[in-house]
Amino acid sequence: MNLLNDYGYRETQDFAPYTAARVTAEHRERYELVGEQGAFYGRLKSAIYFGEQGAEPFPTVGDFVLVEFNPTGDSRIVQTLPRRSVFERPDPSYGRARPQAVAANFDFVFIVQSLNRDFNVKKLARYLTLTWQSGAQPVVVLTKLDLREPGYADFIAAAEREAFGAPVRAVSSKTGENLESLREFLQQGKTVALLGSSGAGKSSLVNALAGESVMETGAVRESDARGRHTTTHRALLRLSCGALVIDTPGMRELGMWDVTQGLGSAFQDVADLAAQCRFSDCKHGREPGCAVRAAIERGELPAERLVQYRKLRNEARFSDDPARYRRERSEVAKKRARQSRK
Ligand SMILES: Nc1nc2c(ncn2[C@@H]2O[C@H](COP(=O)(O)OP(=O)(O)OP(=O)(O)O)[C@@H](O)[C@H]2O)c(=O)[nH]1
Ligand SMILES: [Zn+2]
Repeated sequence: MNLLNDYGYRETQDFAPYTAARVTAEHRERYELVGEQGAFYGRLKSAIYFGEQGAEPFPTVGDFVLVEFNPTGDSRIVQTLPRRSVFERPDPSYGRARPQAVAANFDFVFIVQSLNRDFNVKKLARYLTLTWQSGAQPVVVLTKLDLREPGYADFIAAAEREAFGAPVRAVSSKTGENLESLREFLQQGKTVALLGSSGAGKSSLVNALAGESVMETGAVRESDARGRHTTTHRALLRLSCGALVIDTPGMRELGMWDVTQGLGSAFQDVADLAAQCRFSDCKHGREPGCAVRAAIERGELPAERLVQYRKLRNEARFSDDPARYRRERSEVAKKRARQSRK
């Protein structure tokens, strides 16, 4: 096992003459990388990343890349290896028209929310959808358990309903209470990405999980444009237990963009059935020939699945076109009002 395997690398292919490495942090034009040689810096090879084809996705934190290794200066990144999971957001520098990856190759996503007034079940549903869409497995981590704020038990129950079978863990980073319940996800060479609003307790959680022994691979210093040295926050950390943690500012800005896609994979069972409904725009209500309702009646699909599917689909519709969503909602409300008057 070399250092790169410790950093979650699982490929067995020989990429010689190139060297494989993992991106641990991203700066303006430079990437911090870890390979079997240790920690080093890399820059994109322009001919490949900015050339005519321009198809190579820009690396992000967590990516495995191939480099032309340079022992005396910055190495050249020549390829972004295929990702097993990814979080993307609209790229601000391309008029939001194309996606920009903000984290890649994580196995679990800790969806972090605090057990106080900031707890928000809608946001949780959003993060769950994003995670299902990313290709990784969600774990809901409810922080600040030690505060025992009014309603905290209801928040836990609500999270469990929303999580739909995904693990839910209530913990305290302050007292360490129940932190051991997260150990099953913190495995050697497995990567955990943190998702959650500001103040939810992500940094505190990482510090509590890391204890004193966050593993460093080298000094993290960078010269900025004015030649100043700034100590940068490494976005991919290795804990003493051997697990890797991704915590980046980009993850904090993840919105609801392109959330629709996630529905297919998380609700493949419902989607497959819906494809067999007589009407392509079947709402799975009282329409004749509805395959979804039929499956529920036969006991082959839990009715809860349909409820959850609808909920997420509504969320997704909202993100696609908030104005249309509100128009439709008000149409529904008007119709209901007319009916109840009758
Ligand atoms: N009592 C208590 N306070 C906590 C716990 N976890 C975090 N906090 C506090 O909550 C505040 C926010 O925690 P952070 O870890 O900075 O939250 P964050 O999600 O990293 O926030 P950003 O860095 O803004 O994204 C801090 O004042 C922490 O001390 C906890 O388990 N119990
Ligand atoms: Zn139907």
